[in-house]
Amino acid sequence: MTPSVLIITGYGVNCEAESSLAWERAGARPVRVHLNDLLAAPGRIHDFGALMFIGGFSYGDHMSSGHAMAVRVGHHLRDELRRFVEDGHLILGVCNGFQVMAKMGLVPAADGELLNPSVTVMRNDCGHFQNYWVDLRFEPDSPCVFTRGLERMELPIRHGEGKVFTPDAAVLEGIEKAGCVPVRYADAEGRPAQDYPANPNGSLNAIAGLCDPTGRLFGLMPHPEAYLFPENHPRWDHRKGEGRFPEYGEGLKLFLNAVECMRQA
Ligand SMILES: NC(=O)CC[C@H](N)C(=O)O
Repeated sequence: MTPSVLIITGYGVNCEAESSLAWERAGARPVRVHLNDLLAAPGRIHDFGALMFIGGFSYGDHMSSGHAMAVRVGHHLRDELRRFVEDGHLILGVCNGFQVMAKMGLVPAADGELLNPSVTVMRNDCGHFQNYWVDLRFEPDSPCVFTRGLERMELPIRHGEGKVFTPDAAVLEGIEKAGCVPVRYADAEGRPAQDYPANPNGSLNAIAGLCDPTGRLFGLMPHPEAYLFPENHPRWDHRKGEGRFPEYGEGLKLFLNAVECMRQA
């Protein structure tokens, strides 16, 4: 059966078209549902194998990006979300979606406690919006199902508040120990990058995304749904000349991994 994916829309998020296309190209059936319609019938969430919080500017980034949506979803969908997670389903958050997930405490949830945020995503160190492609490295030991088998990738970032932060060194250590950091900003040699511009926001430990310890809940700042076709890459023509023209945009790999995991469930 074709796995189905719930994509929450409305209130200023804006990546529903490319996010739907990503799931479709990976073999899933995406269904877009406005947040109001979902909150009117929260049980609908259980019709799906995965849920995605997409990128954009929910509630105009009021009181910090993702905060208002996290409060609204966390308040109204708390029990349904917990059941959805306990049933072993997948949740993906991209950019604003990652901010929502982190502020709800869905990731990293390394203490096993959902909806109790241990880290936040805050304003870029440079103080303003950034929009360019970054190098990423993936951690092979992370349980993240979305990043299985991945090593390096370039993806675009476009955000003003992407710095993953906690004031508590022990929390950061716990997150690392639990394998909740599947992806980091990297320098040209593939080493974790702490400095701008390789690290666009000053994120601690070069964290570009976080998962929970099961690996089924995952959020990241870069946009895999914006690299579905080779021509999305800013130097695609150059790469073609070098014989490095991929069959499809590399961001699709994260969605393919997720669909494979849903098929096996
Ligand atoms: N592209 C996005 O999802 C942006 C997220 C958020 N509005 C920010 O600027 O940080």
